[in-house]
Amino acid sequence: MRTRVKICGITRKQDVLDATAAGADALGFVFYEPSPRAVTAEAGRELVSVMPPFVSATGLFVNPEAEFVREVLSQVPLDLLQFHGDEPPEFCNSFGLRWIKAVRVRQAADIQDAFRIYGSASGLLVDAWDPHRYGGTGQAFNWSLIPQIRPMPLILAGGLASDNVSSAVAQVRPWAVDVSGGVESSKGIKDVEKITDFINEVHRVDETD
Ligand SMILES: O=C(O)c1ccccc1NCC(=O)[C@H](O)[C@H](O)COP(=O)(O)O
Repeated sequence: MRTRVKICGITRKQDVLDATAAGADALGFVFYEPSPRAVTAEAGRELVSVMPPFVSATGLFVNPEAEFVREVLSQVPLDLLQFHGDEPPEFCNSFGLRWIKAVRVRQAADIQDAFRIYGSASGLLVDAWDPHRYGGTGQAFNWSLIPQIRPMPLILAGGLASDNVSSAVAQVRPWAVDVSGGVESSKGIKDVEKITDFINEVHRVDETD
């Protein structure tokens, strides 16, 4: 199976073009003001407007007001929502779009609980736990906490980069990997070489199957 790649925290049109040319399957746009990678709805619309077809535009939110999500959706043609906070499943379901839930992992039970609670999600994104940040930490977690049996597609995130993504894919066999800091030169500024190396590494492991 081919492992999908999502490049997250895109803030520049050039990075949209570079990431999609390198083979990214999805791009993530952070609609969360405190993030150093935050974009406004206006900027998000501009960025999505240069995306080619068949690449998924994903909008990230952290404990948003429903009105804020609706406002973003009225301006930005997103394909998928990604919730990083404590949003209940009813809230995530209320926008008429497919969505994935991010969970910050401290112990195996965090993942099992999320599978149970968020059964209507299209996928579960597992990320590193950090007491102060909801995502984009650049930290990896203990991948052996991830169960082999999964009731929905699992997306692996947290501290991935071209030098560890092949071991991550070989060990975890996720549906997709998600990266932000590992393909940047500074926060919110992606590096085309790092993106290309990252995606090539993922495909290299896929081909050794
Ligand atoms: O990127 C952020 O600043 C961010 C802030 C708040 C919630 C989520 C955020 N990013 C989410 C992502 O999907 C990241 O790609 C994921 O957490 C992995 O980040 P990294 O460890 O830097 O690869």
